[in-house]
Amino acid sequence: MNKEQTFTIFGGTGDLTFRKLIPAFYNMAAADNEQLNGQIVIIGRRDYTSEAYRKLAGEWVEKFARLSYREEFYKELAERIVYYRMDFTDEEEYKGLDEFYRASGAGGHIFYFAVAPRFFGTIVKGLQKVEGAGSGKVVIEKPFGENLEAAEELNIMMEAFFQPDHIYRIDHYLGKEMVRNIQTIRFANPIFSNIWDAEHIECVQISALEEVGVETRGGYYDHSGALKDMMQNHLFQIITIVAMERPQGPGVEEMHQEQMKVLETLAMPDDAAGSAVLGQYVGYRSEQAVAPHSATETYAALRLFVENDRWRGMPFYIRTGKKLMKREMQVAIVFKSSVPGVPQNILNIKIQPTEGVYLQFNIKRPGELDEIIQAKMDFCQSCSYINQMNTPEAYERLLGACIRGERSWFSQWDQVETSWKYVDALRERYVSQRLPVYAYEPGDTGPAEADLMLERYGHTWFD
Ligand SMILES: NC(=O)C1=CN([C@@H]2O[C@H](COP(=O)(O)OP(=O)(O)OC[C@H]3O[C@@H](n4cnc5c(N)ncnc54)[C@H](OP(=O)(O)O)[C@@H]3O)[C@@H](O)[C@H]2O)C=CC1
Ligand SMILES: O=C1O[C@H](COP(=O)(O)O)[C@@H](O)[C@H](O)[C@H]1O
Repeated sequence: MNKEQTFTIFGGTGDLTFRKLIPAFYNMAAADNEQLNGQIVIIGRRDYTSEAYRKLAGEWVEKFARLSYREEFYKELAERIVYYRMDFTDEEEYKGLDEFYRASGAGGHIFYFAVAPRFFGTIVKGLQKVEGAGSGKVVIEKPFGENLEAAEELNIMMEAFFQPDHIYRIDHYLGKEMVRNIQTIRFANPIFSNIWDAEHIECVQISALEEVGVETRGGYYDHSGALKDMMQNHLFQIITIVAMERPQGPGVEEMHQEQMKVLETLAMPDDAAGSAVLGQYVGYRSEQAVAPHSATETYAALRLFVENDRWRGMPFYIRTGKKLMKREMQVAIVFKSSVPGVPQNILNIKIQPTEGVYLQFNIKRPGELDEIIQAKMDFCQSCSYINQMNTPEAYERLLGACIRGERSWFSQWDQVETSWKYVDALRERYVSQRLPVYAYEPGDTGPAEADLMLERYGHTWFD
């Protein structure tokens, strides 16, 4: 075991750790990826022994890992996992953590904050009692802070303790294969790049739909809601990648500059009623750790405009929600009809669960009738076993990048700050205009008002 690397997860008994992080560690071990080879310290307040935790973690690997479970690979990973019980809100307990690290010869720290954002600052404060912590790296989950003010405070605090280039603000959507593919599909194909603007496109629709509800995560989610949990980070990253100008160079810094320009030109609607719909699924208030009168939204749909020469006047529709009819994430580019009445061409970039590209266009019906029908070309990238084997999951990719010290596909502070400004202001308008959080039935497409928001402008959600 590499004594120069100690990976510590705060929130080691949470949903993120068991559904994504531990399976990613396993995939890295099974793919013979040597980068993560030190001790893994799991911090939780539940009463587990390391042995009991390893057994549990093995079950999560069997259930959620991309690569199939093999005892010999898991054993190699499990031997490096140690469970450390503590309440991370109690500052006194960090002395014990410090002693534990000293006794186990821990070094080369990477801390992972897999906890609700209200705890980020508390943990940074506690870590000041741990020798060598400040020279380590830290991976911090989204949302970075709970609002603009909290995010600014947190950023100052973090940059005072950790070296700024050791802070990795993770947004796992930036590690998804098809999110990375958006640029290639757009810029490497003149058939798309030449008509990628408001003159040729009717609307862009970005959907991140989930079938699951909040499950065991009510304690985190009820303080968050869809706007903070998904929009401010994942969906704003995607909208900026779709809308940005071609970066001036191949580096991610150049791409980041272009993304920032989009964020800065996102227009704030005067009338929140015509531009935002928030919803809550029926039954949410009875979920574990959710307030009985909670007004937290589990669904959000927005109609946004990018105020620049390329996009002026063309709506971007984005939506996300829990307990919907299916799990599906996609970016649909709906082109304008060439002639009124002729169906639109649609390019659909499928991000998950299937990864691929779908293109809908018009052809003549075979035979003597001069009638137009639609041809649907559907390329499934993830249907190939080789592609599946060669495509790392988002967390595998980003954890590897952090260990190698590559910060490029992580969120930058100015992006986080600008997104918060927008989301905070939008929520304020929604609340001050006394707009309701509409109820929707589990398994439905979301509140009917979200459909009406598009219908008013002659559009429908692309499914
Ligand atoms: N779940 C997901 O799919 C994703 C989550 N994220 C982000 O990850 C973060 C965590 O989310 P998630 O895992 O879903 O949340 P959970 O509520 O499932 O997990 C929170 C974790 O924090 C622990 N915890 C809370 N208070 C304390 C305490 N005082 N001392 C010790 N441990 C404590 C909980 O321990 P206990 O088990 O004892 O309650 C639990 O392990 C959030 O910022 C979220 O945005 C990001 C991407 C995906
Ligand atoms: O960040 C989050 O993402 C998950 C969805 O992730 P995916 O990779 O399965 O699309 C979401 O369930 C969670 O609420 C949110 O915190």
